[in-house]
Amino acid sequence: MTTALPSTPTPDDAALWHQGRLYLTDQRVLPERAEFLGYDQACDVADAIRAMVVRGAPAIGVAAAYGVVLAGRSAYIAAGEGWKQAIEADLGRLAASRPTAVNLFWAIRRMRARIAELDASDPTEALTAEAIAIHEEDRAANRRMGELGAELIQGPTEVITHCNAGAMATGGYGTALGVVRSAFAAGKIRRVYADETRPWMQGARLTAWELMHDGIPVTLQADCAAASLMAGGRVGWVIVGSDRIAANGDVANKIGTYGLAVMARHHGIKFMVAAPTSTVDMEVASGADIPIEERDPVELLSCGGRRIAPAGCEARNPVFDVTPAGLVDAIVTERGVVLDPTLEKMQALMA
Ligand SMILES: CSC[C@H]1O[C@H](OP(=O)(O)O)[C@H](O)[C@@H]1O
Repeated sequence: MTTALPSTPTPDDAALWHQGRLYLTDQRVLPERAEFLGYDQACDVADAIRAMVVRGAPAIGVAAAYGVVLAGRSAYIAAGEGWKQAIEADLGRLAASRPTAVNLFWAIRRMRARIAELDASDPTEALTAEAIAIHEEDRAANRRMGELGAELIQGPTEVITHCNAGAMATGGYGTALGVVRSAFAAGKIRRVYADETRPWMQGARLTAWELMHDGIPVTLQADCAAASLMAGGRVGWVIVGSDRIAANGDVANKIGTYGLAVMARHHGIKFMVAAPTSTVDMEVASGADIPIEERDPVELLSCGGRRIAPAGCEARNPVFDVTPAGLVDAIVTERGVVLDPTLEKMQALMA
């Protein structure tokens, strides 16, 4: 919760709760414009998640948690002591907003557990406290992951990251970029190479913005430039986030992550996934069972508002892929680090 709404969002401001209203940084217009959009209705928060106003697995979970607060308040206004029935439609809208990031469902499940404890009186205050707790716990988890991930890096080295697993993708500080921030502060990272991350350009528009804001040396590169950089011998780690980690340690993340992992293994470069345990889904046995979001092909057929393919050209636009656990050297969570992840090791982590 914030005492005053900043005039301009900083990287830590993906989602802010201020005076009973949810504010989201509109990540669609960064870095040209840094501006908040305000939300009073859960259905509009669901639309904001689907439209990627807010994106990034933990940030989606935080936004959904605040969306449940708005849903509870609206349900009580509409139905009084019948609010528990009335809230269901909005909970469904939030759950249907995007399919891959398990943090969305984790957050809704945790808010539902809080709802179950409440009586028929106005739930707004209790649900607000729970959503703020989710937000603050995510920030603290990212700080802890930053420390644990930085300890794995000998340094000084250079790293590649993909998409945006930064403060803008979380409750603050970031997961992969949280490790980058902590390792840079410890003098272990000289430079970050950020994949632009076609088609939505999270790397170019968000990761570069975050790292330049923090004074961390960053070089933007085309996604297809990562391989030759790895061959050059200066990169020590690939560090990415995740949207869902299966019970066996398979990792769903932004499209292109799997290829990075294959190339990293070929070049003897370590591959680190930083993600809070709210991203681990022990109910999914392997990556084969993780739903992969396919977004509108138009996102691929245009760039910067211009069409870049012939009219009528067919396209496919899966926005996540799965990296097998065997290609992951370390999964860094706030509870601890899993090296060479296996089902047994993930079970021990989540016990
Ligand atoms: C810290 S998890 C961020 C994760 O989410 C991104 O996907 P999207 O921008 O489509 O929400 C990407 O997979 C990042 O690694």
